Amino acid sequence: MATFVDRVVLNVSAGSGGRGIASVHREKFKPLGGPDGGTGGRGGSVIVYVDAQMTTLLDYHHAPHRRADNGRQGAGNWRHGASADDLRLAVPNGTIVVSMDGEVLADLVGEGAEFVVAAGGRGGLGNAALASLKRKAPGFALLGEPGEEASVTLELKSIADVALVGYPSSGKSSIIAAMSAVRPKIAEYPFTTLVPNLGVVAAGASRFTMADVPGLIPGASEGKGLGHDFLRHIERCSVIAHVLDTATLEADRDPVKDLEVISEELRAYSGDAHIAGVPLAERPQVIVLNKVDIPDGRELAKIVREDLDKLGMPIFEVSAVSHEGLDAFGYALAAMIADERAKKPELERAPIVLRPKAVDDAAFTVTHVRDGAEDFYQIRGIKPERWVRQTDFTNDEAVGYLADRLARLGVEDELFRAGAIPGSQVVIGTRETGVLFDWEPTMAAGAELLGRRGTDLRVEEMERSARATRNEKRAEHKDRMDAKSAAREELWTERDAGHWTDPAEDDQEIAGE
Ligand SMILES: Nc1nc2c(ncn2[C@@H]2O[C@H](COP(=O)(O)OP(=O)(O)OP(=O)(O)O)[C@@H](O)[C@H]2O)c(=O)[nH]1
Ligand SMILES: [Mg+2]
Repeated sequence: MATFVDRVVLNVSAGSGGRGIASVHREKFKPLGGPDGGTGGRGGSVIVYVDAQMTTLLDYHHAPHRRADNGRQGAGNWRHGASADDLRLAVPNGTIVVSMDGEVLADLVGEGAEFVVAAGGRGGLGNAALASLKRKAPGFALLGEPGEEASVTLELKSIADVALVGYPSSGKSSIIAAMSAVRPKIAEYPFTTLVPNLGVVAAGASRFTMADVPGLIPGASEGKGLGHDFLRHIERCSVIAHVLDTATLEADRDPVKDLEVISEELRAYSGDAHIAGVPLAERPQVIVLNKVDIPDGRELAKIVREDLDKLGMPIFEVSAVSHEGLDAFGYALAAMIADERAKKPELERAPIVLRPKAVDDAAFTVTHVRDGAEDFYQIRGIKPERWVRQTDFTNDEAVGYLADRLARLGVEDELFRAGAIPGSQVVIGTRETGVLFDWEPTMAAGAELLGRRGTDLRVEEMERSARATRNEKRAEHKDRMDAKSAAREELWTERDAGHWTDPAEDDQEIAGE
């Protein structure tokens, strides 16, 4: 049996950023040019987006691993590395992106909806961008950040106005074929349809979409016969049409029983809490008695109508083969759908889904971890962890720059506050993947503060600055200016390289120094 493919696990890797370059400018008669190493390009992100032409996730079933290109490295003469193109993956309208923990990350409805599954890494700054008053000729550059990796489940919940539901072989695909331009597979064996077929039906001036859902059987709501996979497609439909087979040869079945069984499954299916809406069993429903071109079928249709009429649903006697009754069925559906659309116009608009942005990427935490023989200070935070990834640890200057950045963010202050002393073990990131090092405070003030541990450091700090001589103040001011120019430099370069996000937030970072 063919595999049902509207639920696939997709594994993606975004591209890494290109590394920055440390280079010294060379020109005739100017032996000592300044630093001119360019910044690396951004790695490509992996983005899924709605393409209305797509109807299945089959492509991703066949090739579930996708990778975006890396950014190129910078070069001398202030040349930036090229950024990689994003890898854009087309998915059908109605695709849901679910994390491996089952959290719905995005519900892609409507043309234009897209979601960044894995973000490309930023390019590393070249030494030209790292130069500042204090560091006139940096002999190092930053590494590009690795691209994100992610595994997500893509799940298709078809979006159609009408869902045709019913037992296998009741003629759902035949009806959609007779009423629209789609040509689904039709055969006399059950479970012919494995992926819903989506057709556009014209009834006079109105148009609506109809999905033929794979056949349902008793127990479908508990997952029998791939029931969950099938029921999932009905969740977004506004009208449910029960296709009943009036010519079935199975002894224990007849249209009334079939309807009871399928209705029970709809009631039992709780669906996805995310697609909140009217429970399936309470949506507008119609009954379609199919195969009345067969004399026995027409006769049975007449017999069961009496019972079915009591349910109060509109009933249509049709034949997908002779097309009898299909026009009336189409017009009635068009009218019902017009009513439904009028009730919920807001659902027609396509929301553009973007990756939720981190709340505060300058925030970090310092935790003293003591666990058996282990005793270390752990730093977690978006910025410190990113900076670590950008650092070339074989280059002392680069390591020094990292230390400066951490000090500027306030990481050192927090380490002091948490009780760290020179030589304490510090981990930035997780215990498994982070970097571990022996802490050497960069601040001269650190040693002073350290000698007085146990007293209120803020009071100490105030006293200290009151004591500071004019010279000290001047030196402090110069340091601050240096730091500002470095940060501003960084901001501009990131802007040039096209991977800055929110200027307000970056400005704050500078202002906060
Ligand atoms: N005589 C007659 N045969 C029909 C009619 N509609 C469908 N059939 C036949 O019934 C069989 C099943 O039709 P399908 O359209 O594949 O049924 P289905 O409900 O899509 O079945 P699954 O995809 O397996 O759930 C085929 O052999 C069709 O030719 C009809 O109106 N009259
Ligand atoms: Mg079918």
